[in-house]
Amino acid sequence: MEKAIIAKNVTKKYKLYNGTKERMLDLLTPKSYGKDFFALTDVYFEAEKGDVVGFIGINGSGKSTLSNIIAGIVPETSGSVKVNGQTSLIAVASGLKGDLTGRDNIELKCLMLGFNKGEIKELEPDIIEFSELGNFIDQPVKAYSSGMKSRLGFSISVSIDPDILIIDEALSVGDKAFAEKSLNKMKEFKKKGKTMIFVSHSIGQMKEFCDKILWLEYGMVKDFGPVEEIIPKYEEFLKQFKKMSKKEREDYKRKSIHGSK
Ligand SMILES: Nc1ncnc2c1ncn2[C@@H]1O[C@H](COP(=O)(O)OP(=O)(O)OP(=O)(O)O)[C@@H](O)[C@H]1O
Repeated sequence: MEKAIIAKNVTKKYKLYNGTKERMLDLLTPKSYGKDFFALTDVYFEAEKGDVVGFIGINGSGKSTLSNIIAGIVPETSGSVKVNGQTSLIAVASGLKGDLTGRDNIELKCLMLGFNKGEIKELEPDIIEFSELGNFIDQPVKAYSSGMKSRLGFSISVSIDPDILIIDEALSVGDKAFAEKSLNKMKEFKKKGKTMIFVSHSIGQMKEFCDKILWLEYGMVKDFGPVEEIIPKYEEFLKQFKKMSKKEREDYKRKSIHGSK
């Protein structure tokens, strides 16, 4: 089987500052101020061509950070991510430029992906139609609601027909009808044998779409395997986690990251 994504020992370190003054001082004397924070630690997983891999985990577990690294938007601190093909990320804040209109954003994103003007003119009507934005397509994106931005991002990403589609929570902000249309589009992608990364808090959507699940917890891999094996374990974990008091959650977190950097 041909590999589409190979992630090995992926670590992402951020610096957390105690206020603006500390941040400024760190700019002047790098590495002297701020506290290291590991959003991802030694994360590994592989996707074969045609796999749909779901990323699950509680808030702040590192799903978006990993998606952004795979999409090439954020660099990893160490480790490596090999991606075989062109990726396209759809996220609620998916790099749209607020001062540009929807139409200009379509052109910009397509140009950045290497399409020429003629190809863009051909793609544009489909993108606009799928987005259902109507006249708003000629308004600046900063005037859009988060659902409208997500529609535009989704429409661009699916229309350019990437090899690897990364969908990060983009379906959670739109209305139900658009989400359904988008899910159908994703089913078409799956049928075509495209590789997809799907980030969602919806267990139902995970079960419906994914072949494999990467379960992240506090930036580390808790489990990785077939959807039918991982989802029941995650559901059981969520049940227990919801019952925990604040202190029990803190103890659990401390125990989970004990031994990591
Ligand atoms: N630019 C940044 N600077 C500092 N910390 C960051 C930055 N981006 C993300 N983080 C931290 O990294 C951790 C992982 O964030 P991430 O958004 O990847 O989690 P997530 O699993 O996608 O969360 P959610 O389910 O809430 O969307 C969080 O603690 C977050 O605060």
